[in-house]
Amino acid sequence: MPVKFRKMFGLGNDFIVIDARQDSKLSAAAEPRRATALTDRKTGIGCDQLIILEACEDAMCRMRIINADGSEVGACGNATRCIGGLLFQEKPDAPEATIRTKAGLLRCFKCEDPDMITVDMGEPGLKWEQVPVSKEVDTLHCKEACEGPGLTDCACCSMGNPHATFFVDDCEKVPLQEIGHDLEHHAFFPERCNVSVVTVSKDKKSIRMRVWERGTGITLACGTGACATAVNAIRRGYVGKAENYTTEVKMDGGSLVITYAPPGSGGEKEGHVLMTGRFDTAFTGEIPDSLWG
Ligand SMILES: N[C@@H](CCC[C@H](N)C(=O)O)C(=O)O
Repeated sequence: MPVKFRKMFGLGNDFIVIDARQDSKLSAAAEPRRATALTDRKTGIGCDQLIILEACEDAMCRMRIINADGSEVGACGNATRCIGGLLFQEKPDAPEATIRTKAGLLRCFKCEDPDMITVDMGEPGLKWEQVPVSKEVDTLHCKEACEGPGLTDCACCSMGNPHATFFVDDCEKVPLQEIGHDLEHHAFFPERCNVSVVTVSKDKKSIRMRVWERGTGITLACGTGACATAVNAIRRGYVGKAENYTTEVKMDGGSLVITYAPPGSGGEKEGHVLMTGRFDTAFTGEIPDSLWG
């Protein structure tokens, strides 16, 4: 029987989704050689991340996330909205859709617009060992720890995966394609890192972000990257109470609205990161035998 897949998109960040909930043999898609054959845009089907859904006892499904280079990781914000949308299609009356990832249990909620989902992404990891970075630092100002041309003083946090955010005057001018690989593999990040270059708008209502994803490279959008960017902007006071601790993160593939009411701020869902945005299913298909192997 040919293996079926879905192609899904979260703001242009694209995923091959394989549903192994009824047939655990399909989890074999995660084997690095098979995963990279599938993700390869020249010789395979092509995607930023391969997503495998598995049966799970304490959530509606388990979601495994595999980068284009075959590395399995803990979190993917854009795929979480896609899978949340899929679970609501299956159970339209469910009050929430729950997804277990390596990083924890995520809760998804419907929005008025049926193409949008809000995800409670949980609490960010702000301690240096949670990111992780290789030395004991204040993750809000990692001065001199990791630098690139015109880039210094990144802020780091974990959204279930490691992120570094560089605040710059004009992120369009950063040669991300040339420097992304070296920043991802910098010795400061023992588990490598997702790297965003960002510019906060003058009215503080939005942030322009470009991203280099660990294990994939430049993508059109990164959900956890947008969350990390908002968290770091709010921690630095670039966005605050006057903005309801909410900002629109504008990426090449579209925008996400992120809210992070920091602990002690008294906001609803204090300490949690809420991400709201679109998801899309593009098409379904069958994996050719040559790629399954
Ligand atoms: N596209 C994602 C993040 C996918 C994982 C990331 N590349 C990593 O290695 O941590 C998102 O939308 O969050």
